[in-house]
Amino acid sequence: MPSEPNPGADLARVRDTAPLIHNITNLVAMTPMANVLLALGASPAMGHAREEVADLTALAGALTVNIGTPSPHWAEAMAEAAAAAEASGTPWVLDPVAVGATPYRRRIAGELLARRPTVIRGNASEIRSLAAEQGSGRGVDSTESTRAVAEEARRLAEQTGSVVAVTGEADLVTDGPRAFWVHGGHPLMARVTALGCALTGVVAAFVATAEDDDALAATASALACYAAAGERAAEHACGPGSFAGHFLDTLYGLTGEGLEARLQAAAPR
Ligand SMILES: Nc1ncnc2c1ncn2[C@@H]1O[C@H](COP(=O)(O)OP(=O)(O)O)[C@@H](O)[C@H]1O
Ligand SMILES: Cc1ncsc1CCOP(=O)(O)O
Ligand SMILES: [Mg+2]
Repeated sequence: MPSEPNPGADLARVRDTAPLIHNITNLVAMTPMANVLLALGASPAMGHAREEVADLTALAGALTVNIGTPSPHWAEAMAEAAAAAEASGTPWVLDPVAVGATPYRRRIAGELLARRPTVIRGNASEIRSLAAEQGSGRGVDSTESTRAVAEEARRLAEQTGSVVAVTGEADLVTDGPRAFWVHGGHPLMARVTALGCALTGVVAAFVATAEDDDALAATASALACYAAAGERAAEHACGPGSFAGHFLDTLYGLTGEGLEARLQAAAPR
């Protein structure tokens, strides 16, 4: 059932519930992502053995699948976990890292899309690649702006039935008909590796505890909290190294005050 995002209340619910988030993530993101989820108040569990992923997903409030450092065994585990999430109705979030870079990543992402992710969270180049089914971007970083791919994001959401979150200098979250812009953040967020991957975990924590199962509103709230934390952390940082520490501290101490001002509804279509 649709509702308006209420980031303060949604953040409080994440902290009260401390949802277990099962992450099949890349080798770079393991520790930063777990640290961000702990600072937020959620409970991360990383696990990618095919033999146990369905069991871990069954324990979790939500699953994340990130294709950042793929290999055949991990791809099998990702497919297995996504199938388990789809079968049980557990929300799951796809992070299509560098999907435009290689045919291998495109194939893995295509198979995962068939398992109907609840949310797809990526940068503008990744969302363009998924929407166009062809390469865009350079490695894991975006070469596009969120505004440039806004229509493609809405189309991808309509095609897949997933909520699509595009991040960058501005963030957009859409289910096709509805969309919200999210303002804030800081360029230093793109100078620390895996903060996008970690955001995917934060989105999963909000979706796991969403009011009325509204994944669009929950994702918008997650992005608003992240943007606020990034912007405030940058006020105390003198570069990427100190920013990373301040970001965790700011997320940990974040209050709900004023977060809704970061959200702006886009015209419906
Ligand atoms: N130039 C920027 N200004 C403000 N926020 C940014 C900027 N670049 C990235 N962010 C923020 O950093 C987080 C990660 O986004 P992004 O860098 O797009 O992901 P990825 O690391 O997957 O490419 C998001 O919260 C996004 O809003
Ligand atoms: C550098 C790198 N290489 C493969 S995955 C990865 C981390 C990407 O993290 P993010 O998408 O959050 O920038
Ligand atoms: Mg990324």
